[in-house]
Amino acid sequence: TRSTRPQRLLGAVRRTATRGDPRSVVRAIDDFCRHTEWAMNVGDEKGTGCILDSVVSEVSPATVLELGTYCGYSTVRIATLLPPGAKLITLEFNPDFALIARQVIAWAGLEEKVHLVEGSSGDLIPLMKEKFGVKSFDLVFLDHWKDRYLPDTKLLEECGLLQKGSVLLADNVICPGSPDYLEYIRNSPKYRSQHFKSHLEYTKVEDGLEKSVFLG
Ligand SMILES: Oc1cc(-c2ccc(F)cc2)cc2cncnc12
Ligand SMILES: [Mg+2]
Repeated sequence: TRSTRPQRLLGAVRRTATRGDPRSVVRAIDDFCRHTEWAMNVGDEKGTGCILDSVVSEVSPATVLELGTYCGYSTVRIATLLPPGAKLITLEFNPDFALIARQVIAWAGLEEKVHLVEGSSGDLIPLMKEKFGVKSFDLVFLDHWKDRYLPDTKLLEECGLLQKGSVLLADNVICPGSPDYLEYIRNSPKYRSQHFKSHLEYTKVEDGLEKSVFLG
């Protein structure tokens, strides 16, 4: 039977990236998606130049939550920039994506820094403290279903998983878009938000990331 897009993306990583070299894994995925087959990775424009990399470096988080692993592209991007001892927990609902992402993360040699958990964010976020020993997250990267951005943000608040200074970074707030999330986060006195215009990965379509600092 025909392979899936994530399987073809993993094949490109195995063929062209060096084991244990996360930057070569990121480059292999970007090249594959730009020249062979588009895939919904945050990409090199929203990744490198502007925002994801600079926010991670600026926050230098000890604990990161990523919502939506897909093939592990942003997982590898973020984990590469983490200080020693830092942990990244990434949640993926789709078991086929999770299986590919585990192999991409392993190829990059980042298994020690990354804990991939399969399941729905709505079910897993309330378990973060008791099951994963997380006190709070310094950085949350929202990159999953757009209609889960707002409920999951409220859940993080209710579960006491955000502290003063915690940063939420949301992908795709323009395309596909998450209007209810933007409305809430930009008008809530609990957050200070900033929008970074960019483009949908590997295209000229308008998109952007929203960075919001939790004020406690
Ligand atoms: O970065 C993303 C992009 C798109 C997407 C797909 C199709 C299209 F036409 C436009 C945009 C979907 C996503 C779902 N989850 C996480 N990230 C995503
Ligand atoms: Mg995205």
